[in-house]
Amino acid sequence: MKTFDALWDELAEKARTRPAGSGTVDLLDAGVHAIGKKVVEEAAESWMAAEHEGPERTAEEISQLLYHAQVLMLAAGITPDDVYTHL
Ligand SMILES: N=c1c2ncn([C@@H]3O[C@H](COP(=O)(O)OP(=O)(O)OP(=O)(O)O)[C@@H](O)[C@H]3O)c2ncn1[C@@H]1O[C@H](COP(=O)(O)O)[C@@H](O)[C@H]1O
Repeated sequence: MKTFDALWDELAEKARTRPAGSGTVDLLDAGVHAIGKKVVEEAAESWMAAEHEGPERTAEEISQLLYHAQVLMLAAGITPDDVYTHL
């Protein structure tokens, strides 16, 4: 099972090495504005799933929200430690 930190390591490596076929690389190339829109979209889908679709769909949507939040962190040049400082 993948954790938040393991996903972060994987995405940071993708950003560094830019392998062909990576959706993360494509999203980073699309820029902060496009990534931000995906964060908002996944947040809304998480809300709708929690309200109407049950725990399994909610977990799936929240996983997509966390993924896009991490891509936004990479695009913004911040690390998990920068975020943890504020928790
Ligand atoms: N965890 C994720 C992940 N969660 C969500 N997504 C992306 O977010 C999309 C979900 O968006 P939507 O709900 O809008 O569904 P969709 O309609 O299929 O997507 P769009 O039409 O909006 O593009 C998925 O299709 C993926 O493109 C993810 N893409 C990648 N990962 C993981 O990130 C890692 C690196 O992936 P690559 O960079 O693609 O190699 C791998 O471990 C992947 O499993």
